[in-house]
This record gives sequence, C-alpha cells and structure tokens, in this order.
Amino acid sequence: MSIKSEQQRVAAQTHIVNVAVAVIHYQEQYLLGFRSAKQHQGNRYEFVGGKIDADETDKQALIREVNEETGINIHDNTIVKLGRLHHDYSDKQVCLQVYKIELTTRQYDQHKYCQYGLEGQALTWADKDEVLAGKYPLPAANQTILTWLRLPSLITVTYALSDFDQHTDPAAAWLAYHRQHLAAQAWVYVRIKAPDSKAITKQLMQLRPDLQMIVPDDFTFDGSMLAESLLDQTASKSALTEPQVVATHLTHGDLMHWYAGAKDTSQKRPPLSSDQPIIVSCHDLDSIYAANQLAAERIQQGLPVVIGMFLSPVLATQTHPDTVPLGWIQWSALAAHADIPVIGLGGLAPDLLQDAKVQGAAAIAGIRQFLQSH
Ligand SMILES: Nc1nc2c([nH]c(=O)n2[C@H]2C[C@H](O)[C@@H](COP(=O)(O)OP(=O)(O)OP(=O)(O)O)O2)c(=O)[nH]1
Repeated sequence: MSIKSEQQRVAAQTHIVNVAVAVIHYQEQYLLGFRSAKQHQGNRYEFVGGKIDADETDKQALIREVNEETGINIHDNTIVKLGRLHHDYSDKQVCLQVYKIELTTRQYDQHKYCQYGLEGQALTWADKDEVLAGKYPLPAANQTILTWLRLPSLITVTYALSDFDQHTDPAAAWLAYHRQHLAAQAWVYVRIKAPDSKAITKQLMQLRPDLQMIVPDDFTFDGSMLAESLLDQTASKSALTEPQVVATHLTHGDLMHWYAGAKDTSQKRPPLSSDQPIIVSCHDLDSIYAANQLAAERIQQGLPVVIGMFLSPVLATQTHPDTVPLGWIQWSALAAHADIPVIGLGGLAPDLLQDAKVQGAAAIAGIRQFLQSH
C-alpha cells in the first residue's frame, strides 16, 4: 500500500482531518490569513491552507488551496517540505502537512498590497521576527511550525579536534581557526569529538557570542567549568549557558538506543530529558522512523520539539572516504518519510542549496565548504 493511501486510511479510521499548510514568504516577510470567528480555531491568524481532498496529493492540495485563497499560483515555485504533525484540539484532530514556499519578487509585488483574500479573509504580511516572537496569535499546533522556521538554510559543522593534531596545541589551533572562519551569526554544530570538548566549546562561546550552537546531548556545563570562567558565578546555570545553545544533538546511535527502549513497553523510556530543542542524525529508514516517533512524543508531552534531522551522507565526503553516499535519488526518497525538517549533509556546498530544496531539503550543512576562506 502506498504511503499516501495508508495515511488516508488511518485518517478515515480516526477522523483526522488532513490539512495542507503553506508557509508563504518573501525574504523575511510571511503571509498570514485570519480565521473568522465562526471557523474552527477562529479569531486567530493562520498560514494559508486547507483540507486535502481524498483524491489529491499534499502538493496538489497546497497549490489548489493557495490559488483559491489568494490567487497566487505556486505551481512553478520550489515547494519545500518542513514536516508533518498531528494535533488533537479535543473537538477536532488534525494532521498538518507543512510546506514552505518562497515567492518570486514578481509574485510578491503583485500581491503585497492585497488586504483581503479571494474568500474575503484578511491577509497580512508580517515580519518573521514578530511571527516567531508570538505577536500574531496562531492555532496551538503552529507552535511547532514556528520552531521549525527558526532553522536557517545553512548550518556549519566544525572540524574534529583530531584534524588539528599536527599543531603543538591542537585545542588552541582549533579555537583560533573556528573563531576566524565561522560566518557571523552562523548556526554551528559543534562536533569536536574529544574528551575536553565541553571546555573548548565554552571557550568558543566566549570568543564568538554571536554564534548559535548545536551541542552534543550530554553537554551540560557543570559548576566547575562555570567557576573557571569569568562569568558571574551567582547567575543560574541555564542563564549562563542557554542563550547560545539553540539545540542539542543526538547521534544516530543514541537515537536508535532510545528507540529500542521506546519500543520495549516493559521498560518504556521517556522522550529524552533534554530541555532544549533536539536535532538528530539519521542514515536510514529505521532511524527516520525513530526520529518521527521521538518528535511526536516530545510534542505530545509539551517538551521542546525536534527541529531537524541531519540525513547523510548525500554525496561522497573527504571526512568519510570509505562510506558509500546515498546519492540524491535515494536521499530524496528517504527524506520524504521524515515528519520534521530534513537537513542534507555530506559532500555539499552552500551553492547547492537550491538543488537540495528541490530534492526535499529544508536546509543543508557541511564542514569545509561552509567555513569562510579568509
Ligand atoms: N489553514 C490552516 N489551518 C490550520 C493551521 N493551523 C491549524 O491548526 N489549522 C487547522 C485549523 C482547522 O481545523 C484545519 C484547517 O481546515 P480548513 O481551514 O480547511 O477548515 P475550516 O476550519 O475552514 O473548515 P471548513 O469551513 O472548510 O469546514 O487545520 C494553519 O496554520 N493554517
């Protein structure tokens, strides 16, 4: 049975309404509709969208709904899948299939002054920062979408400390290199792979307070390390460490370990203790299912969500010369199973972003090509 018909069968049995949601934007401006008081979740803003008919694919529904509600034809735009999420509003269960679409300048210019949609609903172009800050009340399910939207298009992965072994002081050389070559405000997956990773990470945070860091799951900056720092020791641990940590990272192995426990009902594991959003690494279908389950459980339990999945290796890399890459075709087929934004990793460069989006990537990541060469 195809995935699509399986989804429809489950939805029919449990009365889940399948909805196509179009996060339409032009640069940092996001298009919001306003739900009338008489609609379900009325008197709130919404992303354009609506129910997926039984004979439609998600994308067909998306294109139809956007056209019916706004008159914008997105048939030729790149449609990037962000994710899929269930929400139980108690009076109605929905499954939102969420996609992000960037309008062309021409499309935006044609529609930027339209204050009402074709169904009479109010339309607003809103600043991304204000949408993410919660200035526009949206249905509860949209909180997860807002967290997904924080994910940037490009993520830099650091070198391992062992790549600096030829230096007399590898840690100092690692720090000097990354301090200089990471782009301003970059999202960085700090992957040092050494016993003193935490101390080095802490130093990078102090050298580059502009960076947004993804750190290994077991990174809690304990009291002794904080005491060594010059920071105010009376401040709380979280206030000292969290502003720069945007997510914790779970390796493929850790994820599968959690999944094995989660499937074993005799010793069911909670959906992990991290009080941060999570980014996982996946290499195959099993780990994608594990990530989907973790993502769903964390939403159900009101924990910070799983904001993305590194799916690798897309292409051959210098870091893992013996690993057979997935290639775009297999990568794209796997990515379609993910319920969370997928980040392409392995052999990529920033100028491949557009190609990667066409293949289903919400973002791409890498090491050498993502570090600035100055
Ligand atoms: N369009 C849209 N719907 C959303 C969002 N977030 C969210 O929870 N929903 C929910 C609200 C509704 O229950 C459902 C959307 O269905 P809809 O727009 O076709 O339904 P409706 O309430 O207008 O009902 P109807 O008049 O078509 O029967 O999804 C969102 O951002 N956009």
